[in-house]
Amino acid sequence: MRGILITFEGIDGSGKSTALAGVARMASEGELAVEGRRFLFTAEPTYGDEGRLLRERLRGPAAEGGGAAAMRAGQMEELFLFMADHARHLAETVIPALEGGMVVVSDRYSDSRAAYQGATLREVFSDPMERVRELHRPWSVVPDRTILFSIDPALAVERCLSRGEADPSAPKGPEKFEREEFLRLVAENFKTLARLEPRRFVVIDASRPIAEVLAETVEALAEVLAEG
Ligand SMILES: Nc1ncnc2c1ncn2[C@@H]1O[C@H](COP(=O)(O)OP(=O)(O)O)[C@@H](O)[C@H]1O
Ligand SMILES: Cc1cn([C@H]2C[C@H](O)[C@@H](COP(=O)(O)OP(=O)(O)O)O2)c(=O)[nH]c1=O
Repeated sequence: MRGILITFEGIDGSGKSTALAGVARMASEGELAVEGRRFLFTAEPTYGDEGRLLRERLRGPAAEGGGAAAMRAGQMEELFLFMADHARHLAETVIPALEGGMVVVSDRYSDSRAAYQGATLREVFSDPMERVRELHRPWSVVPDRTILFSIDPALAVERCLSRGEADPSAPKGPEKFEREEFLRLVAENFKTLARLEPRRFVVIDASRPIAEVLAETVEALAEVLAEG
């Protein structure tokens, strides 16, 4: 039995992690049972070496200052760190699970690279999203379905800022990419990706209440599981 790969994508604060936690809870309670299938919930950046390095780097706002050339070099470094994290994620986690017939659900995956680094590298390449997609093509595993949590960036940033209030142990202040004008570029990139592959993407209106977003997520999952 071949495995099934489902990815959750969207800008920071769109509610992906909340929906994934809801789905994981339902799966653990047997409410998402599919004949003979086990679930694996995972995420990028991972909690491996590269992922930890990335999380450290992304904590806090974008650094100001430095010349344009140094900034471009830093953005390329970030792209390759995310790529390395993805390669390890595939080799150590995603591919073995798929080979074992599991349903793998990942909170972010290759489309995050296309959308985010497609935005950070807009002054390095003429078609940065395509360059990033091209880098994945020969070796990465394409998801069976990608659920895109679509939301207005202003509301997403508001949610990011209120995260800390709900969880006192959460880091204070916005992370590097949690700025409305940057997230607008990323949201546009996600929209373009969904338009390019309409059969792979399911777009969910993530501005609605958590229960509604979760119900629609489960519906999209049930559909792909029934096909698989
Ligand atoms: N549908 C929703 N309505 C209102 N608040 C939400 C919703 N989904 C998530 N949140 C809240 O918004 C914040 C960001 O959600 P999170 O799931 O961490 O987003 P992401 O993983 O996409 O960055 C959290 O504090 C979460 O509780
Ligand atoms: C996986 C990935 C994440 N990112 C960014 C998106 C987030 O701003 C940040 C950390 O991801 P994540 O921890 O998923 O953030 P959030 O829960 O707020 O959505 O890394 C990239 O820029 N490129 C990538 O390839």
